[in-house]
Amino acid sequence: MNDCILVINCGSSSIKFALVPLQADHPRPGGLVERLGTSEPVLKITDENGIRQQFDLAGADHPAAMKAILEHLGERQPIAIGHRVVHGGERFKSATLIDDDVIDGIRKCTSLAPLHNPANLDGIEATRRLFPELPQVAVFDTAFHQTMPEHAYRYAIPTELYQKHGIRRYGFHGSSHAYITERLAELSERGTGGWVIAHLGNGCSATAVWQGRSMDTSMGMTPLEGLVMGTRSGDVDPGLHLHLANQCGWSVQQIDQMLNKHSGLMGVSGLSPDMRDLEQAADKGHAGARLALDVFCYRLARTLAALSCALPRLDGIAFTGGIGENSPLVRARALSMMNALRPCLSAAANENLARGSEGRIDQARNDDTTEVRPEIWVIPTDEEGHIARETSELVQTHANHPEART
Ligand SMILES: Nc1ncnc2c1ncn2[C@@H]1O[C@H](COP(=O)(O)OP(=O)(O)O)[C@@H](O)[C@H]1O
Ligand SMILES: CC(=O)OP(=O)(O)O
Ligand SMILES: [Mg+2]
Repeated sequence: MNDCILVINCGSSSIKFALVPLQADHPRPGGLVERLGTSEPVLKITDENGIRQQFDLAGADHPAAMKAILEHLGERQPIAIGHRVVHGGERFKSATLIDDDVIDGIRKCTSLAPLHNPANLDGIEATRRLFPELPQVAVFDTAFHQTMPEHAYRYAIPTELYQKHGIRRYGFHGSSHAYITERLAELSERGTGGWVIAHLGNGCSATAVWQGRSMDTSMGMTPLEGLVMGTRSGDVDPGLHLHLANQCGWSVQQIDQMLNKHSGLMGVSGLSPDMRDLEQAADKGHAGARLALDVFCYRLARTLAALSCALPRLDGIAFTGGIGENSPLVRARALSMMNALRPCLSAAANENLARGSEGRIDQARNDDTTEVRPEIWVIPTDEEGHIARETSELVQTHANHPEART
């Protein structure tokens, strides 16, 4: 039997999971539980032979769902569990072996990520109860961005707020940005140079990476800052909050719900948070869908160009996440607005790249000029693989040096 790591990405209403083998060429069973918290959660699973199945988990809570996941994974038992934890605040700068004190630390970061950290903790508590004997590791979304210089992570607000309350920019999607950075170093002759990476999923963020280190990123203290997302607004004028509260009588909760749940692609289109729906509707002339696409692509282009300021040299741009990997339209529209950086997209390579596959989509040679243009890559992300590797390395280090916990 091959050793594997169980990777858990526990959200408030879903649990994504994968049983990642330590040998890269072995199959990776996994799946998700959806609609947790309703009366009809379902478990969707792909086993190691690629066979898909679906199970009703009527009435299941997080622990019951975790138990069902493991029962359906078959014979292979994990040697350790790696958890995605969204916010590690200033305390957690790298993957950390979980104990009571670490759980307490993650709980203290809840005020900085009220939507994400409590769900991550539910997942940790459930697997600790079910597998008290297995080592468990927290892999933080924020860890990769701990290398940002202070001028990038500080807000221009009174210093006291940073010192007393930890109010600063942290950045997220670290496992994805770290994986893409490693992959670019393997794929491109330009190596670890200067890259801007766009992770475009339901949550969207872009990061500037220099020699393998995050130099700046579009998300901030919470995963609400920056790009337009499925249901999140991204950047708005901070004065908006005051206006809604004072002039329109909105409560803090209403403002929070509006910015996190009813904005972004959903809010502008009035139709859907899902890019596939919007592309189809825009094609048929739906005005809201067209505008949502315009706003999304323009803000993406503006952010990618701005992030290049964090780099001594721009070697290239990489797209990942469900939208970045699968939407030639979004890639082409955003790149067409970035004239100052002179990206040179190959329309054919962009259109013809098979959905979900890895490839370079710029015109590799620019015959008319000696100018070096940025490379453009599409790379499917592998957050689970990254979390499994971090988990396995830490567990190994801890076995050899029991005092090592990070
Ligand atoms: N073929 C496609 N064309 C355009 N958008 C797509 C396509 N496939 C998936 N997407 C979009 O990817 C987004 C989901 O990204 P994903 O990375 O799976 O999300 P999550 O952040 O939940 O992991 C959705 O907006 C979805 O519409
Ligand atoms: C941090 C974040 O936005 O995560 P997700 O994309 O999973 O919502
Ligand atoms: Mg995803």
